[in-house]
Amino acid sequence: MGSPVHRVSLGDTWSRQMHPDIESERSMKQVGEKISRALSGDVALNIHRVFVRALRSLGSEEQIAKWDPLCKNIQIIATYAQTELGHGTYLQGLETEATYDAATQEFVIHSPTLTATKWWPGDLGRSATHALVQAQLICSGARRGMHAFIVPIRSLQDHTPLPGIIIGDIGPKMDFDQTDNGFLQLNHVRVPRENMLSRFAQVLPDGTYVKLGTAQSNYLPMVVVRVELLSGEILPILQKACVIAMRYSVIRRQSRLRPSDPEAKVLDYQTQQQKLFPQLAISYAFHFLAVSLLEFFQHSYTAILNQDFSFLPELHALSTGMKAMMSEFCTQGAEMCRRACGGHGYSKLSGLPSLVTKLSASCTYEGENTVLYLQVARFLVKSYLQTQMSPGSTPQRSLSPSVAYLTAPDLARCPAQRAADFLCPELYTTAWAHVAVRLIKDSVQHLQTLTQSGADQHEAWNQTTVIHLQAAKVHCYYVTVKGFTEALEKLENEPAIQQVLKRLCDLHAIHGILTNSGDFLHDAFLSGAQVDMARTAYLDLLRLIRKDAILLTDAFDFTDQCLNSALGCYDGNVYERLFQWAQKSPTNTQENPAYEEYIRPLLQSWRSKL
Ligand SMILES: CCCCCCCCCCCCC/C=C/C(=O)SCCNC(=O)CCNC(=O)[C@H](O)C(C)(C)COP(=O)(O)OP(=O)(O)OC[C@H]1O[C@@H](n2cnc3c(N)ncnc32)[C@H](O)[C@@H]1OP(=O)(O)O
Ligand SMILES: Cc1cc2nc3c(=O)[nH]c(=O)nc-3n(C[C@H](O)[C@H](O)[C@H](O)COP(=O)(O)OP(=O)(O)OC[C@H]3O[C@@H](n4cnc5c(N)ncnc54)[C@H](O)[C@@H]3O)c2cc1C
Repeated sequence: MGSPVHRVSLGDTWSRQMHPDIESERSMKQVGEKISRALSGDVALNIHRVFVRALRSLGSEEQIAKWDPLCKNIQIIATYAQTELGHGTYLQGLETEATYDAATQEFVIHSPTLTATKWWPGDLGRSATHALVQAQLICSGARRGMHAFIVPIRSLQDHTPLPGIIIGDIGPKMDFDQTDNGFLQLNHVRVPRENMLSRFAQVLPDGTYVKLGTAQSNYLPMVVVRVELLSGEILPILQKACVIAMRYSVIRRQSRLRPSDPEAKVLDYQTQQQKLFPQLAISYAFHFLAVSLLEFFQHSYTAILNQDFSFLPELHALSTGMKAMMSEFCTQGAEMCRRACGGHGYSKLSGLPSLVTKLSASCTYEGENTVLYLQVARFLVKSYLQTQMSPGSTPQRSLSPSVAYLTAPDLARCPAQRAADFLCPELYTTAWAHVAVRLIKDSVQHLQTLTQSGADQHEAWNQTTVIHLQAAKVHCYYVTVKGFTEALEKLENEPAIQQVLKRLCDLHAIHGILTNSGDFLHDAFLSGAQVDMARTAYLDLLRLIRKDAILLTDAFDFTDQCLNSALGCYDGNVYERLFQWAQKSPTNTQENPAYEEYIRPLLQSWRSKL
């Protein structure tokens, strides 16, 4: 952890005294430093742009050797152009065509319709010189599905659009103002045969198509980017929001707990704890999950690149589920942190509004969340049906570890007798598994009832997707709870940290139970009395976590510059910063243009009437 003096934002002119209200929260600072080290797993990868990840996933070794250094040395600026004006989710509906011309051994890349216009790719609007264009391959008279082609789009001499290229920016967005998301139309643009990324498919000089992978091999870049977005981009934003809101909440004093007391730190109110501590808990849950998913990903990815696709279904299910859940919960959590800071949380000087709007995009990019949750649901249905196969029949593949609970012993009733029983990881993990099994089974039964009554499978699927979505979300929550408990088991040599983090794990699991208590009460797995016990345990956890709240957020180890927040600075001098930073607002540093043109004439006209 850097020393406080290096943390104060540049240009602050007052004394660098630590605010006493936040200094008093750091008496056990060494615990925070130990937790920070426990968090320093190799999680945040050095995020390469989406293009480079796609190149490394889909390119042959020769193609990687050619294009990767050009990107690394910024000799080209490349974008990933998959989404079109008319399609982003439905990849089979992408209209851009890449037709092979054997006479010249080139692909002719073309946008046949307006809706085929590539729309959204980052850096496309003004910056990129090359695009990885995902297009429907047409060769030997057949359509072969989505394949990736590297297409030069701007001149490396003067950056003007190349022949056949119509290009520009898509206009203002909710956020990401710093990114020039753009559009691209291609008018019969020719690229050499060597520009089709060919790890999983090749077109020979005579136009013969050679498939080397599976039908979904060319979807691999989305798996890669989803996994890396989790820890590299999405989670840190919620962690920052937690740091800002928690630090502000021990500085902000408002109202009195007792008439005779001084004004209370707002973090001492139970409702403020209820707002912030579940966000902190899920930040840790997602951190440990991202670490374990990354380990699984690295193992699977190596196998996939070597044409072993056995891990791909589970990797796809985990990456889509975790991307959907993390982006959804992080967006909700950052908004909760913003609201917990009252009026100052609505100021851009807090740094919180931009965190919320940036996270909001993550619910859409790299796969719209509902679509991704339904991919998980598809995986769960297939896994459940696998467990129902007759004992004699041979399953196509063994049950994936992430759904092993489908065949684990299940309890009909929760054994909890008192509140403390809900602090048992085995008890709450089993509770989550129980609800997940019940919802998956229910979703399959609804699907089968419809197909058996004559509905075709696609209509039956659509008519049960709300139920499937619920099952997928519960499965994902179970995965986060299980991942957190497994991470805690590895901390047995650090009992002090293990105890602090276990409280967050307990809180995460119980918060979900209380938020979704209907799912646990539905089949009487939990009784009403047991839900009350869970709430008692939950409220006691809030009290216990309160004393570690600042240490647990300091542990994320963000500098003041990184937080960019007048509310979240390490030294807690919130009001001085708000006032000083406001002075720098352009409205305060320029002449008031409205006075001469509007205010003065208005005042004069009123004065003339008096
Ligand atoms: C303060 C700090 C701020 C920080 C700021 C952060 C900045 C961060 C940078 C942001 C960068 C953003 C960049 C964004 C890039 C993009 O968005 S790129 C475009 C992404 N687009 C998508 O993800 C598209 C989503 N849609 C889909 O993926 C498709 O709908 C689908 C899921 C692939 C469906 O495919 P489809 O074939 O139409 O249908 P199905 O029948 O459902 O699937 C067929 C089978 O394929 C399997 N499958 C699907 N996807 C994959 C996959 N990715 N990998 C492997 N397998 C896949 C699926 O399971 C089916 O298999 P079976 O069940 O065996 O049939
Ligand atoms: C900030 C940002 C950056 C981006 N960067 C890039 C980039 O660099 N490169 C790139 O190629 N793309 C990029 N995109 C595009 C992004 O990948 C797509 O917007 C995303 O995949 C969603 O697709 P869509 O826009 O077609 O949404 P749609 O699929 O049209 O979603 C609209 C609604 O339809 C629903 N829906 C769609 N299909 C189904 C279904 N089968 N079942 C149930 N409901 C369904 C969705 O749930 C959603 O509610 C970016 C987008 C954003 C916001």
